[in-house]
Amino acid sequence: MKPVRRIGILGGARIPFARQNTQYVDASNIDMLTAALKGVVDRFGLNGERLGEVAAGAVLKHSRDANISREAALSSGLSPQTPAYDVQQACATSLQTAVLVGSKIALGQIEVGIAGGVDSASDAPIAVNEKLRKLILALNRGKTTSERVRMLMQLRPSMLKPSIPNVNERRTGLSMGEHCEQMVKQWKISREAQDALALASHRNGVRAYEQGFYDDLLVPFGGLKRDNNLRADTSMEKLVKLKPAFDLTSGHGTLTAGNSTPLTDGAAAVLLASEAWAADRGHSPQAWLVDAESAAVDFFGPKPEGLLMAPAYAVPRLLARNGLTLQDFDFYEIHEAFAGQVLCTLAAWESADYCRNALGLGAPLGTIDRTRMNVNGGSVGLGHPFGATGARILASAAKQLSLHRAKTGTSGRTLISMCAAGGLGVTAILEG
Ligand SMILES: CC(=O)CC(=O)SCCNC(=O)CCNC(=O)[C@H](O)C(C)(C)COP(=O)(O)OP(=O)(O)OC[C@H]1O[C@@H](n2cnc3c(N)ncnc32)[C@H](O)[C@@H]1OP(=O)(O)O
Repeated sequence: MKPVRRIGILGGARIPFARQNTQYVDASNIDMLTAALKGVVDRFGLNGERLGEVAAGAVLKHSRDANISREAALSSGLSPQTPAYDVQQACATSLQTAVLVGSKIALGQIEVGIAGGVDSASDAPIAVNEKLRKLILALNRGKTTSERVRMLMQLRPSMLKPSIPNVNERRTGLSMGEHCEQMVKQWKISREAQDALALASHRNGVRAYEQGFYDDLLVPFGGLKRDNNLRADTSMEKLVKLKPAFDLTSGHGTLTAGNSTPLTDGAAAVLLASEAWAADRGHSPQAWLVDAESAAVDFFGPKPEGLLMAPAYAVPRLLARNGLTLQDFDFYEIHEAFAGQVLCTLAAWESADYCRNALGLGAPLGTIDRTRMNVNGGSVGLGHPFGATGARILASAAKQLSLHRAKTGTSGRTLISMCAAGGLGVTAILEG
């Protein structure tokens, strides 16, 4: 057996994130992913290089886009001999691609690779409806003109209605927001607490920009130099005035456009490498990807768990394996699908009953220092192009650890937690 090797995160690049139907309305997933990959290639001088692999993915993909990672890699300046493949695990996609690339590095199968992700809510794939699809396929098989004409006579105006994609869960028919409304009601999370978390998401993002944190992480694209969802002028006064976005009828809806992620376009990528490869090229890893854990919950059975609660299950397993407590972290990167979902997860870790009965723990995991959470902004403020958010978080977390080390002279540790559609969650620990 070869020894397991450390996985270095050398750094990342992303394009600024843009709200749906704004600056990137004409950009495809491949265009945006190419820009993010090129950002990494330029920053680390990888032009013409053959890497071990590129793994990326998108949640919303056109059927013509079979392998967007390969197409983007071919246009990125990397050697055409670099293998590339797509992965899709909803919002956790590009954290999972980093775990996959990192695992191959740890096992000695590759020395270096890029993990990334992308999504376009503006260029969402629209398909023809099922009846028309079947008719077109039958037409293609028709042998004679008269046979095809006979088939065409079956065409009805109703068959022209397109099939528009949404982020609804297949098994429940509910949207992510509707599921999260159920969760915040179960956990009694107040509207005020959600708005306060949303405000912190914007404020932390704005401060990070002011301090130049994003200067070397962003590659301008489509005329944009910073995330266009970030609001310096938002406030509790403005947030409390917004109307419920998902529970429109009960009078108790608390999720709004202000405390939910906006539909977003964007792409992000990170470079991962073995210690030896990094040293050979004169790069010092900003952080190490120490471990990762996935979980899934049953959100539709007789006793359904909250759709976005899987990270609550993954984190205690990750902590136990690494001999850590929830408090042993300098920073927490908790993906904000909705402010309310972050607060449900934190409440779950604080609850003795839940930790005992649902997570099978002897004691609650306890509280975290909220001032260490999403210190450079979260998904509510920066935006959330589904497939790209994991790589956005990884690149920011690794850079934050390198700044922490430079400032304090000691290494630090970050917990990453991402919920995903389908009742999934992926979590990871970085050190550096
Ligand atoms: C998918 C996975 O695997 C896991 C996950 O991450 S789950 C999460 C997936 N993401 C989602 O489901 C996306 C959820 N978001 C949405 O569907 C939509 O953004 C939404 C329905 C919540 C809102 O859509 P919308 O109404 O079109 O938003 P938008 O028009 O931008 O905003 C509404 C108003 O709020 C205002 N607003 C928004 N944020 C604000 C803020 N922070 N401060 C002040 N005002 C704000 C806007 O200015 C706008 O005001 P006007 O009407 O006066 O122009």
